[in-house]
Amino acid sequence: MSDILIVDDERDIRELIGDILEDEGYAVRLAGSSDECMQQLNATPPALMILDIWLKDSQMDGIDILKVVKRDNPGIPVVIISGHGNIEIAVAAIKQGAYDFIEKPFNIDQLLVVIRRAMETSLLRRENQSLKRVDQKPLVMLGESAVFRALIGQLDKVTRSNGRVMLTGPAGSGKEVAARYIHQHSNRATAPFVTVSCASIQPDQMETVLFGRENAERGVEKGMLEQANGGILYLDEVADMPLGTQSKMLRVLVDQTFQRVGGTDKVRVDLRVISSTGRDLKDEIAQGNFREELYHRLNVVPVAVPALSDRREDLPLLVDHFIDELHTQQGLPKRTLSEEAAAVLQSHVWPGNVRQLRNLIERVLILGDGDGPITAAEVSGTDTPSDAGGDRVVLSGALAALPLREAREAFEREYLMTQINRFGGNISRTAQFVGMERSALHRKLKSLGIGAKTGSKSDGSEEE
Ligand SMILES: Nc1ncnc2c1ncn2[C@@H]1O[C@H](COP(=O)(O)OP(=O)(O)OP(=O)(O)O)[C@@H](O)[C@H]1O
Repeated sequence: MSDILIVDDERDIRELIGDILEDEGYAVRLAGSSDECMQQLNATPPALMILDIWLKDSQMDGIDILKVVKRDNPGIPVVIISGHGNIEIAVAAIKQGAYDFIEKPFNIDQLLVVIRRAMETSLLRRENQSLKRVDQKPLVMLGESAVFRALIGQLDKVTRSNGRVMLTGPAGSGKEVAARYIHQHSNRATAPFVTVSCASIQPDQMETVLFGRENAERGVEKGMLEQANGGILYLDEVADMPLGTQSKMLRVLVDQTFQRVGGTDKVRVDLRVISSTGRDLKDEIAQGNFREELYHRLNVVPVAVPALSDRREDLPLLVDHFIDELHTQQGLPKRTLSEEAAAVLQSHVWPGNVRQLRNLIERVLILGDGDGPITAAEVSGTDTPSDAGGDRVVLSGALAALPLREAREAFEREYLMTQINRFGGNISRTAQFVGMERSALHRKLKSLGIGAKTGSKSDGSEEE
């Protein structure tokens, strides 16, 4: 949607305007009647329309077309061409929402000025629309586990400051959700939140995307920094930013100014920057892939977002939320999660974290039959649950290489750590589930060197 549709029944005129605009670097399409115009509009809406008021041998005149455009595509600026002396009609067109009008015979410079302004307006509207889309995404950040509450506590502390936050954590763990939480609770909540996915932007496009560009033909195109002005710029996977762009970003952080690509003027912005990484940036610095000074500027307040396997307790809550969301968004069945299925999910490894969990629930709801509770077999980590072989345990290479006694200890340690984690460190509930007396479980944990409160490995000396 970046071209101009020229609608005029006089072939000479539409071709003349088309040639002038093409020489100026615009892409154009031509229509000689209202039918042709409507076809073009339905195929792809243009960025701008130049529309003659009188269309001979057409079903609709310019004003009729204008009304349709304003109803269906209100963001497209329409410049009206009117015959000399038709000033009242031109004014009527402006009242119907036309952007501006030019009189025939027109002056080329005047035409170009109007087009340039209208194109800028169109670009601005589209940017605002895309920002609104981003901002309208409702924020849901769920969790009740101790590690999750600790995360919220940390986020609450940083929301009110203007400090730069670096979110670390594995893919899909909720780093962007955490960044949005900061935005929503900060004094910038009504200003934009703009995400730059550094990993998905072509390296040679990165500077244009961030800083925008300007040239004589197209005028100014604002980049993401300007779109985020007054609000928050979220640099997702910042380690993927090319080294050259890193130097320029560093300058932005130092004095909040930059130049658009092709521009000479300094543009000033007021931004709070939040960045995220799933990689170890110290390693990236050691390998020469990341600028140390930029790291220190971005990493003023480091916040670690925990992996899903570190907050297994939150799993049923997250599953309920995803079922509700998928029911509302896609009409998928509103099922519940059986206790057995919850236990299976809580013992999974989850390398893809919360995102992987959501995908799995979506798949189960699509493929499953019936509206009953989700069963353990449906979430057992295989696409063909009936082939799972019942209770067969798959032996990992590491376990298979150990003598029985050590393998049993390694299994017991892993099993009990997972269960303690599932029950949020609650020993009574863990003991009940695993079928042991509370005191026996304590002795077992001690002998295996597991810290009872956290379910973490210890040197065996820790007492509850
Ligand atoms: N605490 C949470 N409550 C509800 N949904 C969550 C939570 N954390 C993550 N999600 C959901 O999980 C998915 C992944 O989250 P998000 O994009 O924030 O992860 P990320 O760490 O930024 O991932 P990546 O590093 O791959 O960009 C999203 O659908 C998000 O809504």
